[in-house]
Amino acid sequence: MKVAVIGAGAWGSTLVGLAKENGHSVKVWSRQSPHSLEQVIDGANLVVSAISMKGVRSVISQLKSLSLSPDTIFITATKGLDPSGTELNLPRLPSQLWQSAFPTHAVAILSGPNLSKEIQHGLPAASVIASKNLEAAKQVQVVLSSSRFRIYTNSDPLGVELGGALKNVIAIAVGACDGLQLGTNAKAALVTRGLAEMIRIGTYWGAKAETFYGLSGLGDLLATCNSALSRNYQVGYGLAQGKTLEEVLSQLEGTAEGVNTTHVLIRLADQQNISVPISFQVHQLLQREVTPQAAVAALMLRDSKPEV
Ligand SMILES: NC(=O)C1=CN([C@@H]2O[C@H](COP(=O)(O)OP(=O)(O)OC[C@H]3O[C@@H](n4cnc5c(N)ncnc54)[C@H](O)[C@@H]3O)[C@@H](O)[C@H]2O)C=CC1
Ligand SMILES: O=C(CO)COP(=O)(O)O
Repeated sequence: MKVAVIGAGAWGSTLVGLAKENGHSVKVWSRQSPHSLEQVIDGANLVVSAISMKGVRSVISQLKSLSLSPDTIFITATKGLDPSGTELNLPRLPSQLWQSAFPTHAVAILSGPNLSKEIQHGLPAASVIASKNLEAAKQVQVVLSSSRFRIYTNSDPLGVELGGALKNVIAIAVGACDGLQLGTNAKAALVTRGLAEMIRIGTYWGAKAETFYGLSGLGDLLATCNSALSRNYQVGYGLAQGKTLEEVLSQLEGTAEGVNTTHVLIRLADQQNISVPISFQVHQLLQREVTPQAAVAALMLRDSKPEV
């Protein structure tokens, strides 16, 4: 197979390594690349996008002017939300941007508990490939699966993609919880109630609740909330230590998508009156409208309610 990887950051480079190990012919493109985008995608069976959310639109517009085989499958690995709204006032997901630019191509989403550094060190991991086109998902599963990267297919692409994007917001909250040394009980409560928020948003959007209990939901939430390797976790941790967001981001290795995702999510939750109290406190924290300690107090002192 010919695989073109767009984006040579932490995740893109890791995916290049996985595809090469499986014996595929792999070309990679980034803004610094000596090769043109046209050379890199020439003859590609799979085009894997591992760019951060802010770059997706511009890469798509560059790709649109190039010729591709009609069988080329797009795989998006970006975990973010595009702020532009759809006709239903919902933010757009990366796969929706790809699909509307390439309506006749299959688009699949790769998402799961996949901290790139661990995979680069050769540790085993599992992930999910989801698409409306199940045959395309199965093809990608075969191409990228290996003894150290186990891929499951899933037929709820919306739920899979939302899980990867929304868990980043909760990871910021959990990073702050650990930064304040609030203990294991508090962390368990945040992760569990955070998952409830992800499901509330996801089902409003039209995703299946059960998808959020899988690898791309709970699985990724656990990985991201339990690892100092997560950039989103590091953002929350740094804020709890009294650093400003600008300081934290300048010291960060790579992208923390949760910062932008929080803003997009809160706009939707406000418009549609969806209760997301943890995400709301993360938003306030990022805006410096609340201290980490006051955010904890606000969550603990909410009106009493049933769990479900
Ligand atoms: N690092 C990880 O463990 C994982 C990351 N992801 C997701 O993959 C995406 C990329 O993450 P990382 O590789 O970690 O981030 P990174 O910050 O290391 O790399 C981002 C990449 O996007 C490119 N990019 C950004 N803006 C661009 C633009 N305007 N035009 C062209 N290229 C642009 C950068 O040049 C770079 O190649 C994010 O959405 C992230 O949530 C998903 C799974 C695991
Ligand atoms: O998505 C990830 C792991 O699955 C990476 O998380 P961070 O973007 O927070 O580093």
